[in-house]
Amino acid sequence: MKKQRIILASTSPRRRELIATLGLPFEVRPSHTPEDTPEDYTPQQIVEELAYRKAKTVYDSYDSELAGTIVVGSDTIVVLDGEVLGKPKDEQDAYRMLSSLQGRTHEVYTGVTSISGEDGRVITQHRRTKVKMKQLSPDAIHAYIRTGEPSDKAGAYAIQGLGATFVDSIEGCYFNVVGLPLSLLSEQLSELGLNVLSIDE
Ligand SMILES: Cc1cn([C@H]2C[C@H](O)[C@@H](COP(=O)(O)OP(=O)(O)OP(=O)(O)O)O2)c(=O)[nH]c1=O
Repeated sequence: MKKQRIILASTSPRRRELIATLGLPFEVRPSHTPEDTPEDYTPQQIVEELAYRKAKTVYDSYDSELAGTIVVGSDTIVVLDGEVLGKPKDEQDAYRMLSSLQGRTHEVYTGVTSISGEDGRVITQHRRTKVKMKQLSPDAIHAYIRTGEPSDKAGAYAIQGLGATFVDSIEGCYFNVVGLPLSLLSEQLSELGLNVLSIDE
């Protein structure tokens, strides 16, 4: 069987760590794409469109042979009462996001696109995870922002970091919250001919 590998179209260190856990050969190519979408897009349309855009940009610009590779892109947003929360613009924005999320349940959407280098076949899907956050005092929110953790995270928190202490419970895939739902990704890879548990060395 032909050797297969993944090209992860991402600048995110979390996604790199997560994909590494699959134990497959992979390389990372940053995908710098515009993240604007039409006003009337639903959360699932947003994350699916952006995941596709990231993967397609890297796929189109790849300068070597793509046969035997699968290009993967993904995008994560937090949604509270229909409002989409991306990454905070600054500390004030992070404070606004965290004070609206505390004591409530929100949804995290991640879109994932896999493109086969073999035949250009594209699979785009998303997962949704519900996250219930504890009540937080303004002091706790300020202290958390001072750690710097919120700055590059959708919704201004990281469930895999200190933000874990704010999370009461989740319903759905944990890895979806961190930015790459591994079970969904493994299904896509398998659909495109790359079986995570039976890779040829
Ligand atoms: C809610 C949450 C988000 N995040 C992160 C995952 C994503 O990296 C980030 C959302 O931004 P994205 O735009 O999805 O990704 P990115 O810009 O970091 O990386 P890429 O190059 O792949 O586009 O928020 C966490 O790390 N932990 C969390 O608990």
